[in-house]
Amino acid sequence: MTAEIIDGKATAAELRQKVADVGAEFRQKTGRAPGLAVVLVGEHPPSAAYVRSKVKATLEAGLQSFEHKIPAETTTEELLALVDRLNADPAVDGILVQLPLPKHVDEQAVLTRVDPDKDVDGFHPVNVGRLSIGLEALVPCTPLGCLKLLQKYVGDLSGLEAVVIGRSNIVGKPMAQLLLEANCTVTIAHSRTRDLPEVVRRADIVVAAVGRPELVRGSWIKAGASVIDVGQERVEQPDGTRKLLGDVAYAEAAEVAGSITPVPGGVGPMTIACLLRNTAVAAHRREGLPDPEGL
Ligand SMILES: NC(=O)C1=CN([C@@H]2O[C@H](COP(=O)(O)OP(=O)(O)OC[C@H]3O[C@@H](n4cnc5c(N)ncnc54)[C@H](OP(=O)(O)O)[C@@H]3O)[C@@H](O)[C@H]2O)C=CC1
Ligand SMILES: Nc1nc(=O)c2c([nH]1)NC[C@@H]1CN(c3ccc(C(=O)N[C@@H](CCC(=O)O)C(=O)O)cc3)C=[N+]21
Repeated sequence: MTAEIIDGKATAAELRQKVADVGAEFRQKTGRAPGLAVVLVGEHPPSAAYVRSKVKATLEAGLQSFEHKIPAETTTEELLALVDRLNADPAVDGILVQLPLPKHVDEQAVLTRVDPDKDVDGFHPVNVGRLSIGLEALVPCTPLGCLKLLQKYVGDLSGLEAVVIGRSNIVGKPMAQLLLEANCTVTIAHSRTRDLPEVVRRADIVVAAVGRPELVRGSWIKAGASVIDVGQERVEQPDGTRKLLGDVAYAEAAEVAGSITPVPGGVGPMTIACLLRNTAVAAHRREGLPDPEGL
């Protein structure tokens, strides 16, 4: 079997267009566009690149972008004061503090300071709790993007066996919550899991969010399974160039899977589109408008 390629780039472009339409309507109703503030602390080059693509996508969708680049030496207190100002700014609907933060900064204190109604990353304990008990929440962008791809390419997920590899707060755990909410039978695997290949072999849906290039081999994949590859690692090739690799050995897995996301062009673009989606949703809720349809 040769897997169907799950086109994250095209799906993300459709979602960004919908956000642009919804944003334009919002602007007619309220006199302003939904606003997203992105905070980048220090010069970490991959983070700077992600922030550039987020700002570009925000502006292309007709949303307002507020960019705060602050020095690596910034203290936790200074960062909390910036978050307080953004919380109080009526033009800001969404706040994203780019991770990782420098080691001297208390990351949990910063994420917990963001107003949960502006928490478009879905990292605040209130949103984490709301997601876990099935209340309306702002849901982390990467797992939400993965769910949207699965719903588009697989359809109804009820009763399917899902294996999530990785248990981080930003990807693995919320992914498992969303799959459970979609009525999958969910297994969360991690670095202490015994016999990971055998666990993965029973999955109809595999979500790999590990950060170990090509850890998941083709021989682990059940025939016809859907494979979502969250991994993004730059790995030096024998010829000295650097290649972006996922957590799945793509060529092998594509021979057995029913559908699979490429890297790049799979989950990554959906993360950014869902960030814009969450900003538009947060803006509507803050203005007391009903949630926009079709997002
Ligand atoms: N496409 C996108 O939009 C995004 C991509 N990413 C990418 O996704 C990947 C994961 O990111 P993130 O969740 O932040 O990573 P973390 O490092 O926070 O978590 C990695 C998880 O993988 C588990 N793990 C590590 N090694 C193994 C192994 N050999 N077998 C099984 N499980 C293992 C760890 O287990 P344990 O808990 O036991 O240590 C941990 O739970 C990275 O490549 C990152 O760049 C991240 C965010 C967004
Ligand atoms: N507060 C916070 N929220 C995040 O959502 C967040 C974060 N911090 N820190 C870092 C991770 C990582 N992340 C990605 C976003 C887009 C791509 C993406 O667009 N990737 C492209 C490739 C990009 C390239 O070529 O380098 C693709 O897969 O096609 C990847 C990774 C969001 N993260």
